[in-house]
Amino acid sequence: MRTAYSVETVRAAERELMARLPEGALMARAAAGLAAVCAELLARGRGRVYGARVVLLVGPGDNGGDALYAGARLARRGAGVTAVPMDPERMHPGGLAALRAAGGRVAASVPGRADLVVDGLLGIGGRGGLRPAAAALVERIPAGAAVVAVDLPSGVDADTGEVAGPAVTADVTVTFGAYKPGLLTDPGASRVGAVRLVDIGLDLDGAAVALEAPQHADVAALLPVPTASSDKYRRGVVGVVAGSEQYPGAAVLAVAGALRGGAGAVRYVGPAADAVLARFPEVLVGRGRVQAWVVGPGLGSGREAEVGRALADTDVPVLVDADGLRGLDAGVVRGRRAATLLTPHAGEAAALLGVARETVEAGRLAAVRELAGRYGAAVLLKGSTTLVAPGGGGAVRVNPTGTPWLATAGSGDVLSGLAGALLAAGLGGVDAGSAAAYLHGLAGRFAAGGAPVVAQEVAAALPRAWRSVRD
Ligand SMILES: NC(=O)C1=CN([C@@H]2O[C@H](COP(=O)(O)OP(=O)(O)OC[C@H]3O[C@@H](n4cnc5c(N)ncnc54)[C@H](O)[C@@H]3O)[C@@H](O)[C@H]2O)[C@@H](O)CC1
Ligand SMILES: Nc1ncnc2c1ncn2[C@@H]1O[C@H](COP(=O)(O)OP(=O)(O)O)[C@@H](O)[C@H]1O
Ligand SMILES: [K+]
Repeated sequence: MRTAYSVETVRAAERELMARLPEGALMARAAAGLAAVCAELLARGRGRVYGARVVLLVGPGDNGGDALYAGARLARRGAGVTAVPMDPERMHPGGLAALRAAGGRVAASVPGRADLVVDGLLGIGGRGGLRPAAAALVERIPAGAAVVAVDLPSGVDADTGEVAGPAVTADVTVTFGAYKPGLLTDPGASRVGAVRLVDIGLDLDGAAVALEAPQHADVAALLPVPTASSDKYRRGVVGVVAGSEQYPGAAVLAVAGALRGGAGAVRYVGPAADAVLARFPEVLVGRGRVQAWVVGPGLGSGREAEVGRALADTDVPVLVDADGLRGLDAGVVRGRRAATLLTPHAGEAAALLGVARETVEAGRLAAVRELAGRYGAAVLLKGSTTLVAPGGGGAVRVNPTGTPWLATAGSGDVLSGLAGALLAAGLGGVDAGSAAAYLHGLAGRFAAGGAPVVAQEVAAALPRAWRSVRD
């Protein structure tokens, strides 16, 4: 798991460490790590550090201090380093002295050309959108310069990934001590480029994890694999209540996801049985015993009774998606004993929360936490950097795989079938949702390969995703 911690947690760990170290030691570690990454980028881009034009955007706090000390290191290696302050009266004094002593200079405006720009405007102390003085510097970052963000791109909220107004878009973000949630969650995550974590000695063992991103091994450990004693019932039968005369394809795609999700059998309930059987003769049709229900994809309107019937089966895990989410009763969901997993996209989440879609998209972490709290259920919020929040509070999972090519009709139906199969195999709501999002994202990448992809191809690529995770 790649784990991210809140600013409050990081600050507490920093205080504890600083109390045991000589003054300035932590910043020296941070600056050394930052300078090393900058030097590596310059060496890769132009062969050497000597003679490179480096511009430091310097904020009033310690983030600016890191940039100044790193700039001093680069200046000692022969780079021409220019610091441009957000506020000339407020620059880290030690950092400024170090830069000057190394031959660096201070300028009032951003030079028109640079090989490398170091964004040291705001770090974890940044609040709200960039103020005009900071925004004006960001706007003048010269085209063609590599941009390295110090700790996080300025303008991105460290705890939430929210971006209010202008923000830096980095090629590389050098972050200190621990990942912050905003580096892994969109819209912030799209601004960070490659993230390099510099160890400054923080001890976060036992600290509360705010956000975690599963990796191959975490997902491999969750995926059910049949053994000699398995039979189709033990592997899990997933019931799919999906599709309508208007949207028969949703049923086919949800079933495709469920079959590729390792279900022992898939049972289909609804008016699209002919379409489902034509494509998948393996499917059982009609009600019967299942180990999990998937309800909602392509149901259309007026099918609330069928959603209610699945939810009333309180001992069987239920995934509710798409049309099944309309008017979903929080009391009913809260009263269930088995896992419930809700899988809205931003529009559906907005309808459940009674806010605008833009509000959900701008504050994805807050939205998914709020929904999970209200419904007391696991909630998977689809979209770029899909999030999965547990009903009882605690660490949210963020999906690191995926591609914008997945934004295609029906790909969400494949995801719900897949997650339903994992619920039927016995995974909890958060595990089923996050493992499904991971596989679905990989399958999307494999199927797309840089070109448009359709939902059926995502389902067809799931075995390859599964194998790549288990390798
Ligand atoms: N605390 C520590 O032990 C360490 C901190 N380090 C660095 O220190 C940073 C945190 O430093 P600070 O706490 O000084 O905070 P920052 O340097 O992130 O920013 C705080 C300053 O920015 C101003 N500011 C806040 N929001 C603004 C906005 N929207 N527009 C314009 N100005 C704004 C504030 O008035 C304040 O003066 C970390 O991100 C990291 O880069 C590292 O040196 C490692 C060690
Ligand atoms: N910009 C994006 N980047 C990455 N993945 C995305 C993006 N937009 C949508 N997706 C993914 O595509 C799928 C679309 O699902 P959904 O919105 O339910 O579509 P549908 O209802 O047509 O199946 C989800 O898995 C979602 O996470
Ligand atoms: K920064």
